Amino acid sequence: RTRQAPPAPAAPAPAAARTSRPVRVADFIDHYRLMSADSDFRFSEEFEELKHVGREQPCSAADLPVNRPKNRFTNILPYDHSRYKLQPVDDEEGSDYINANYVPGHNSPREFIVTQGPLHCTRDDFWRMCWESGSRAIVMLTRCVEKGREKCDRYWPYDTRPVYYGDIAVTALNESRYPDWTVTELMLCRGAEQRVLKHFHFTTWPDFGVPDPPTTLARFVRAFRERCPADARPVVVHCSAGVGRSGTFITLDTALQQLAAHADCLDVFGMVHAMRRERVWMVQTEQQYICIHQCLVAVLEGQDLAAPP
Ligand SMILES: CCc1ccc(NS(=O)(=O)O)cc1
Repeated sequence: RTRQAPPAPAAPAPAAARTSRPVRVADFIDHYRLMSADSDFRFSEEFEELKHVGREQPCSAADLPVNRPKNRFTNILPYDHSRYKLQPVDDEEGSDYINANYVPGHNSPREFIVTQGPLHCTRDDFWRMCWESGSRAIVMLTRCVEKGREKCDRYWPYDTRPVYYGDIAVTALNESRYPDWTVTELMLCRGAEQRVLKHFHFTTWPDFGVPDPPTTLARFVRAFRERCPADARPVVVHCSAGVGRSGTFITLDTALQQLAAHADCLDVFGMVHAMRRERVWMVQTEQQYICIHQCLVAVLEGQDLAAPP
């Protein structure tokens, strides 16, 4: 019988865009050195691959005329499929809308609700979101005013007198100030129900930039997790637009929990890719992307990153 020639190898599939780039923990420090060589050349290439992720998805609710004034930035809009929906008020059009999306973390696909810095006209909606979601923590990563520009409304009380935001009374119970952040315990009251919610405010992170030194972010994440262990309730995270600094914080929080769980690999690219499917521009700048890696290298090198007492 004549032998048949082996089948020709299948043509290689077109290079589908990658969704993950895992790195072995044992190789991570060397990986960082390679990526940062030649003025971060490989970091630039990798970060560029994330540019269009998620951008084809609709934002129709955000575009409704009734909702447009609720957006701090016209180009930072929540995707419909992952947006947080407030409980609608009667037949009021747009009453379920807030510029916020569910974003995955280490512990669940909806671990975080990421939102813009509240506007004066949306701060009552912000508190309604915190209440209705059952959140027990807010992470704020911007100052209210930076370089003379408003980045976020002052949406919580200045002192211990209760302030009403819609039908929710917010009272500051106590405050702990540190060089780079402030932690405030807030009491929320709605009708006969009371809840305590912790407010973690990082106060030294410049917009579009990174903390100085970058490892300050790892200390903050550690301090946050010491006082807010993961549970089933979502954490509200915001900065000014709710994309750059918020995405950077969540990525590092997720990666540090993976390290603590003795993961063999870290996939920073895959984490940012997954987040950008849920909310636009999560981790906005290349320096923020590199900052995440720098914090992970510092942890792997065993640097003392203990949070202040
Ligand atoms: C152009 C809109 C915009 C403003 C600010 C930011 N930075 S932030 O998401 O870290 O607050 C990101 C985007």
